Amino acid sequence: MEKYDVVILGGGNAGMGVTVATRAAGLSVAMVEARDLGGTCPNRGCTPKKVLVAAGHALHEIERACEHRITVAAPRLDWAALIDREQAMVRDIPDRLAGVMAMRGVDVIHGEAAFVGSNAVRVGERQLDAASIVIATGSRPRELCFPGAELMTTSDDVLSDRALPSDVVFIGGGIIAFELGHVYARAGVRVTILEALPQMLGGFDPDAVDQIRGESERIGMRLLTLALVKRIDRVGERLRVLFANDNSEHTIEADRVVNCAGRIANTDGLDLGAGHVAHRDGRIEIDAFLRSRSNPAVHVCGDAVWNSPQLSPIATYEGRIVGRNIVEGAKHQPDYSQIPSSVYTVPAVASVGLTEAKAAEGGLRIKVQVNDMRGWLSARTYAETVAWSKIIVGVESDHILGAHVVGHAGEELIHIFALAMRHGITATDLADNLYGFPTFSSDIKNMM
Ligand SMILES: Cc1cc2nc3c(=O)[nH]c(=O)nc-3n(C[C@H](O)[C@H](O)[C@H](O)COP(=O)(O)OP(=O)(O)OC[C@H]3O[C@@H](n4cnc5c(N)ncnc54)[C@H](O)[C@@H]3O)c2cc1C
Ligand SMILES: NC(=O)c1ccc[n+]([C@@H]2O[C@H](COP(=O)([O-])OP(=O)(O)OC[C@H]3O[C@@H](n4cnc5c(N)ncnc54)[C@H](O)[C@@H]3O)[C@@H](O)[C@H]2O)c1
Repeated sequence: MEKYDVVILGGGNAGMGVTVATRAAGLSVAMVEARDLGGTCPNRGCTPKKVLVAAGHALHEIERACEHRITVAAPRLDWAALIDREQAMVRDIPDRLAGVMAMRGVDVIHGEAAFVGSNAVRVGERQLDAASIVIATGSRPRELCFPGAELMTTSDDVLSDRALPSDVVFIGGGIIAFELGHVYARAGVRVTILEALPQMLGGFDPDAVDQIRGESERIGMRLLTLALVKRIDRVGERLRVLFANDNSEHTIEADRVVNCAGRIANTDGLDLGAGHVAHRDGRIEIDAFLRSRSNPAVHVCGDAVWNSPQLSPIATYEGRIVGRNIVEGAKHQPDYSQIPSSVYTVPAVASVGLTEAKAAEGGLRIKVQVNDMRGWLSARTYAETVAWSKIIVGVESDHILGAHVVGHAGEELIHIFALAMRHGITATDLADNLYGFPTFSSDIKNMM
């Protein structure tokens, strides 16, 4: 039996976040990682995905070159070489992070951990006892249960498959389907997204979603809502998806069908019962301080938290909060109200704060300004296909309550709005600010 102050299960953003305060306080810390240090974001998520998105940007710019009076030949994309570039970019990340953990004095143990008691886990033959155990085991794709569901692939496969398919169906119209769908569509793949609900990209402002829907259709993507997949069959080398939509049944054939129907907390193999960690179907019951309600020695952070946004900066943020709570006692609670996030389509859909519907629900008097900026000089200069914003301001407070931008470098601009929200900078002050000109940022004063 080995004794530690803290044992962290999972070496992704959340787990790494925990090590900051705990090691600064001199606690002994072990991190158990079943796969690659760094977890999803750098190895199978944000970072490799963005390499493909960057290629999508380049193809988009080439498509728009004629607007700048440039004639270019039809581009030829070497997909296998692009995947090689992407994989090479992330290959050494686990080793680099192993170096960071060693410098920080964290013992990294490779293997799969499961509870064997309230304060104990087993990894292979080893038993680790600790005053605090942190579940930072991330998420995995939600299993779907129609016949043939086992024929689906996942985002992991898209990011590593060197063969470019000709037709792909994404099941679920959320962030991953849109991001990967845009890359594929620009690479010449016929893309269909089948979404079960009436709105794609749930949680984003519906008007912003309409903007990216239009752009997605412009580049040839087929988007269906209220589409209920009934089964998938293998037909030779291809797959046939049977789904109901518009009161009738339809089929579509594709080389790949990708499960993009959301991700769930990865807690199945942890034997939570042995750790006295109460849960419902793997959703761990936690208090406001990210601690297990049934076993206060156990903390949860990152995608393993079933009801907070599954984003890489949130995983780090929650991990850091857990680390501080372990050191200082249960004092710190997460605040999710001002988190900037983007869907990295081309162009991106960027958002912070409340949607218009949520702001209106609160009963506050709000001022909503929607701008189609395509006619603005800045958007015309760059021949933007979409340049749109919706900014929501409280009438009495003059505070920004929500900002939603599609195009116009929204994935960067959104941080200016987030900063204003976080530090109480009013819309008037934001408009009065001096901005370099001509820039997209200088348009902020006209957006509100
Ligand atoms: C395709 C894709 C693209 C994404 N793009 C973005 C993006 O652009 N921006 C963004 O903010 N977020 C993005 N995300 C989400 C982001 O990657 C996650 O929110 C984040 O990585 C979660 O971090 P985590 O530490 O909670 O989990 P993870 O990074 O998944 O880490 C959990 C770790 O726990 C390990 N583990 C699991 N079970 C055990 C066990 N029993 N014992 C030991 N170790 C175990 C796993 O091997 C894994 O390494 C993306 C996700 C995906 C899938
Ligand atoms: N840019 C980013 O920040 C980024 C990028 C990728 C992933 N992520 C994170 O990863 C998480 C998972 O992404 P995701 O795209 O898988 O999930 P998601 O939650 O964004 O979308 C899942 C979609 O699938 C639909 N769905 C569920 N079951 C279905 C079914 N049987 N048939 C058809 N549709 C179905 C849901 O209604 C939903 O619209 C997200 O919550 C996100 O936070 C973030």
